[in-house]
Amino acid sequence: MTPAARLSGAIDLLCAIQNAPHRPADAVANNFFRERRYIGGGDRRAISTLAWDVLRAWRRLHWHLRADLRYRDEDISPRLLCAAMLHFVGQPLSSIQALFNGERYAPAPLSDREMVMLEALEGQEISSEKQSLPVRLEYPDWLQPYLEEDFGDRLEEEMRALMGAPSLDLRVNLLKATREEALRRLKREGFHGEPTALSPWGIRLEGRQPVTAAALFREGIVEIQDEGSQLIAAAVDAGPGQRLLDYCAGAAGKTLALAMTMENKGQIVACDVSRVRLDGATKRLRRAGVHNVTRHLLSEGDKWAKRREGQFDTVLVDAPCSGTGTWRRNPDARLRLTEEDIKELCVKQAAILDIAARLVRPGGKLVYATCSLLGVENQKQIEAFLKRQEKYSLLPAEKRSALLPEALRNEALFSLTPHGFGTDGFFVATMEKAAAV
Ligand SMILES: C[S@@+](CC[C@H](N)C(=O)[O-])C[C@H]1O[C@@H](n2cnc3c(N)ncnc32)[C@H](O)[C@@H]1O
Repeated sequence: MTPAARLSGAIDLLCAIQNAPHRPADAVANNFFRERRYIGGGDRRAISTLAWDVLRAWRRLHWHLRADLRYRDEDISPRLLCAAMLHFVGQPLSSIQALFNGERYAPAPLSDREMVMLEALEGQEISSEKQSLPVRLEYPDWLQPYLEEDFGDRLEEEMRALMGAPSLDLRVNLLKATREEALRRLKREGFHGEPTALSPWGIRLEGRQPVTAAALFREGIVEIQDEGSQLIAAAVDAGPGQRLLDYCAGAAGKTLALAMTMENKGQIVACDVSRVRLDGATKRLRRAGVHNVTRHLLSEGDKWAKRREGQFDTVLVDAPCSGTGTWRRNPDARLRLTEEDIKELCVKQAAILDIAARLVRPGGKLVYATCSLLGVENQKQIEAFLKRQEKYSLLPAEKRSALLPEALRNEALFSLTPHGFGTDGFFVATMEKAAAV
């Protein structure tokens, strides 16, 4: 594809994202490329990169383009956003104009009005001291008091780290190979990666390499999983022969890692309320050679949980949450999240925790995890849980997982952030239920 055709692709993709305001952008993008199979891997990456750069800079781009108050939000089209983004990454206006040339597969020429808006950006940087903090750091205004309370002086550095591009991490499936073997295979297949600093099974790839096309991915030797997510499985510390419940299993990201630490021995039940997500697990489990997992679709009025009270050695609640910790990956989620969502999620998380608490056997373990940065979904949720559920307490130091690095073993609760650990943002709390007397 020519550079102009790639630009046209990015504009079309952003239009598709804008036309589906309630769908995650990555789901829209998957669909977009599935319908355009003629777009090759390199072109796909170039198109996504520009579209994601725009999503990551959404508030700042709008701030600049709205500076002239004659223009309304409706005037700020994906075309204009892409042109402005190209300007801010250093392309001169003349070469941007040359891309909008109206030829076959290229975007239509920039209108006079669009040119006026772009000319107004000359000499400006994308971030400006004149922007409010939420605009400059790309988060919704209403989130300010939550972030101030959670981060205090660290707010700016934490939120700035959340604006960057995420790393691409792999988890080696020890059921099939050691990390050293996987690293050697990766190298042979032309990929470059290094062992992760915190996860004992992780490999961090350099840049964005098309790893799903690699033979060792198709053979189930590696799985794409952020290092932070791997550390949740490390905190669960499930051993062979256990009876484990992954209560919000989704498409089995954590389940796969748990089956690995259990060496495929014992039993894992993977539950979720979403049939689509649970169905998505089937292929991944097969590819990874995991055969100790049964799945259960939870439904309204289901007696399943009632019948299994006190039966599991360990229950993991990887709770539905705001996903604020994954905003590097899903920058569009910043635009959709509302304060109402947070309140509803907190109620849901507490209800799920109370159900899960009954499923743990006396003396067993309950692990609560989110990919949220917000205290109300994390520490505060656990404080309230421990007040409601007297049989539960935080896991004492001597019982904490040896799979975790020293730095994360000091507390029964820990938070990971892109700024602090170079991972996505996660929270984990490990608790135990009092043994029966
Ligand atoms: C953070 S995601 C889980 C991700 C998954 N564990 C993984 O590692 O790939 C949260 C999951 O909770 C599920 N969920 C939402 N409400 C639930 C409920 N009431 N009970 C159980 N699962 C629920 C969602 O469908 C979603 O798959």
